[in-house]
Amino acid sequence: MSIKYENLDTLKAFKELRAVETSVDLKEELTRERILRYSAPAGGGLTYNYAAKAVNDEIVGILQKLSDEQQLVAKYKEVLNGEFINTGENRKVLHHLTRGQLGSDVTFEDKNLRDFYVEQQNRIREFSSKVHKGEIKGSTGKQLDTVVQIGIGGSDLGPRAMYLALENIYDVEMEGHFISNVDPDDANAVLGRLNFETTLFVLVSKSGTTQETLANRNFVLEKTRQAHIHGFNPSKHMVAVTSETSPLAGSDEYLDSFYMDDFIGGRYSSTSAVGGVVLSLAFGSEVFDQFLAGANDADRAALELDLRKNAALMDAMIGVYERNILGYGQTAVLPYSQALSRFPAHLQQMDMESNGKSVNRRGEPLNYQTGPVIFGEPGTNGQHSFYQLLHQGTDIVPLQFIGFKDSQIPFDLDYEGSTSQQKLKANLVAQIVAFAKGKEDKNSNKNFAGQRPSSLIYGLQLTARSLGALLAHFENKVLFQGFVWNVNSFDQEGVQLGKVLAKQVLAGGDAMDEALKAFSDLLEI
Ligand SMILES: O=P(O)(O)OC[C@H]1O[C@](O)(CO)[C@@H](O)[C@@H]1O
Repeated sequence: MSIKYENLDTLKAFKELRAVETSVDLKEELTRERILRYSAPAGGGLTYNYAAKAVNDEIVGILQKLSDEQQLVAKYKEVLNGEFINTGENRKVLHHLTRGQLGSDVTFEDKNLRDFYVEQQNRIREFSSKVHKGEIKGSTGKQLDTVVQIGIGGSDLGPRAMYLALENIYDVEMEGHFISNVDPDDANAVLGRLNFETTLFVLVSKSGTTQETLANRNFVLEKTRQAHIHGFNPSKHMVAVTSETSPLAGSDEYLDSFYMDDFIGGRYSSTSAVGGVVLSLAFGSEVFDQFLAGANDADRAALELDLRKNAALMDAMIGVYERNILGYGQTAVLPYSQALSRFPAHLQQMDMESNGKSVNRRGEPLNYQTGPVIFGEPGTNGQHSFYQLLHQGTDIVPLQFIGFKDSQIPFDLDYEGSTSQQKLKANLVAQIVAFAKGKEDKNSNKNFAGQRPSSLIYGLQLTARSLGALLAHFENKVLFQGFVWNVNSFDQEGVQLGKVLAKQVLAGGDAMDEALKAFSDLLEI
C-alpha cells in the first residue's frame, strides 16, 4: 500500500464529518448502557471509556473512515518499521523499539537498533545491580543510596513523573531527586538535602549541549568540591546518559555512560536509557522491565485498525473531532491519583511540543487547528482549584480523567462510612456525571449547563506495568493526531528562538540591545 501524507481538510471523510448534523446530548444520552458499550482496551490492563464524550455511532463511524483514509495505522507501522518519519530532522522515530519489536528489523549504518537498545538496557541492569550490591561504591567507600537526575525537558519531565508514580508502590533501593531548572534555587535546594558521599548523579542530555543542564552539572561539581570531603572524587559520583553523537559521549569525566540515539525524541525518551538509568537505580531493573512491558502492550493495542478496539486511536480521533469540528482549544488531564502529580506536566511537553505546529510535513501553512493546550492536576485537589471554570466557564474544555480501583499503599481509613479511596473514586465518577449532565437551577449562578465532555482511562492499580501502558497510550494518541493533522510531531524548532536569544542576551549582542532597553524601561515602575 502506498502511503500518502495529505492535509486533513483535503480528506473526503473530514468533509463528511463537517457535514454531520446530529449532535449528542450528554444530559440525555449518558446512560449505564452507553457506559458499558463505549470502552476500548488500552493495553496493560487499562480501559479507555468514552461514554461521556459527545460522539455517537454515526460520528464514530466517520472517525473510522477518517482514520482509514489518512492511513493512521499504516503510518504507525511505518514508524515501527524504521522509516524516516521525522522529516524536519531526517530521522527515524524509534521510541517504540526500546520496549519491543513490533515491526521489521530496524538498522542504521549496519547496526541493528533493537539490539543497541537492549544492549544499553543490559548495561544499565548490570550497573544498577552492582550499585545495589555495593560492588560499585562511592569514592570514599560508602554505599550509594541516593540518585539525582540532572536534565531538563524530556530529560527530566518523563523520568521524574515516572519516579513519583512508582515510589510509593516499590521498595526504593535509592532515593531519587531531580535538578532541572537553571534557577540556582533548584540545585541549591536539592543539593542541600544530600550526603554527597552516598549520592550518584545522572547527567542526562540527549544533545549534550543544553545550557541549563551543563550549568547545573558544573554547579553540582563545584558544590561537591566546596564540601571538602577527604578522598572525594566527583567523577566517581556521576554517570552520563546521552546520544552517541553528543559532545558528552565517550568522556572519561564520568564513572560510566549510557546511550540513546538521535532516533529517540527527548519527550519520548522515558523508556530509553534516559528513564532507564534513574528508574533502575531507584527501583531495580525488574521494575523498569515491567514498565517497558506495559508500554509494549499498549503499543501492540495501537496496531488495531478498528478504533473501537484501539484506545489510543479512539482517543486521538475524538480529540480531532473536538478540536476541528467542535472548536475546543484545550484539554485538561485529571488523574485521580496523587502519584501521577507530574504526569500532566509530562503530557504538556509530549503533546504540545509534538503537535504545536502550524505547517505541514512539507512546510506548507495549515488552515485548520492542530494540537490543543494541555494542562492538569490530580483530583480531588483540582476540584478545589480550577474546576469552577471547567463547570461554569464560557469555554468548554474536554477532560481526560485517569483513575484506579485500588490505591498503591494498602492502609486506608473509614471515615463517615467510606474509605479515602472510596471517596476518591466517588468524586471521580461524580465529576464525570456532573460535567456531562449538569444541573438546572432557576438561579443562573447555580445553574450547570452540562454537556462538558470527558473520557476516563481506568485500571486496577497504578503499577509499573499500567504506568508503562498509560505513557504509551498518550504517546500513541499524540502520534495518531500528528498524522491526522499531517504535521511532523517529532521536531521542535519552536523552542530554538528563545534559546538563541537568551544566549545573545548573556553575550551582550547588539541585536538584543533594544529588547533589553525596553525590558528594563518596563521595570522602572
Ligand atoms: O536532552 P537535551 O538534549 O538536553 O534536551 C532537553 C530538552 O530540550 C528540548 O530540546 C527543548 O528545549 C526538548 O525537546 C528536550 O527534551
